[in-house]
Amino acid sequence: MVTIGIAGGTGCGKTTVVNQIIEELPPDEVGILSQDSYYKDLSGMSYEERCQINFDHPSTIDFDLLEAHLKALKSGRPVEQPIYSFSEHNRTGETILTPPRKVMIIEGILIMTQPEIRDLCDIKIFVHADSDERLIRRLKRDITERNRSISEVLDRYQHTLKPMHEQFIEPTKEFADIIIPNNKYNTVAVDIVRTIISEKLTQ
Ligand SMILES: Nc1ncnc2c1ncn2[C@@H]1O[C@H](COP(=O)(O)OP(=O)(O)O)[C@@H](O)[C@H]1O
Ligand SMILES: O=c1ccn([C@@H]2O[C@H](COP(=O)(O)O)[C@@H](O)[C@H]2O)c(=O)[nH]1
Repeated sequence: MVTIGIAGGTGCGKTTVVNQIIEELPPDEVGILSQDSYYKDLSGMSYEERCQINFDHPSTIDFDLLEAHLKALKSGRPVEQPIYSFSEHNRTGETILTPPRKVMIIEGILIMTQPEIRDLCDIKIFVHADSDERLIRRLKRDITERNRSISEVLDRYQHTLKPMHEQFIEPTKEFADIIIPNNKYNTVAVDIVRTIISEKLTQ
């Protein structure tokens, strides 16, 4: 199994890059663990209380479960990956069966902050896009796909997202083997990553 960690700030294009990487791989050879699936269960709180949570702080993620799942997959065992609802700011209570695959991708804003997760990744990638570009993308996406208002997104950006990005996410660039510049679609970088994966699979 080849494990690939993909980090980078919100809206940098992680999900897009993941989709581009897996496009040409046979579906039964690739699996994805999304950090978002591992936000802690907040069922004990009201929706209003959940809205106040700083979701860009590492303490909101159940990294122990993510690590356990990654280790299980590496040793050939399937896992039940939780399903998360961004609209509800909570786990849905449902899971998706995630079997081990030749290529496992772990993606999320904060995954490289954890030495245990970094150590489990064979290739570490950081996707970079400038903060203004990320904010524009985040605004568009959260309004159309995540049921947010403009003021909600801007408020979160100013008060938690930007400071957390600077404190926790940006510094993890130094752990990356590859940094993909993604202000524009970067097909060359994606092709290089695909080549590296193919080489690793034949080793
Ligand atoms: N290189 C790019 N240029 C323009 N828009 C992009 C680019 N990469 C991603 N996007 C768009 O930006 C938004 C956020 O991208 P996404 O891949 O979801 O980011 P992330 O997973 O890092 O939060 C999506 O609407 C996506 O289509
Ligand atoms: O309930 C939640 C949980 C997280 N968020 C925001 O999501 C992003 C991370 O997802 P990306 O796909 O990488 O953008 C993070 O910045 C959180 O602020 C949320 O809005 N609600």
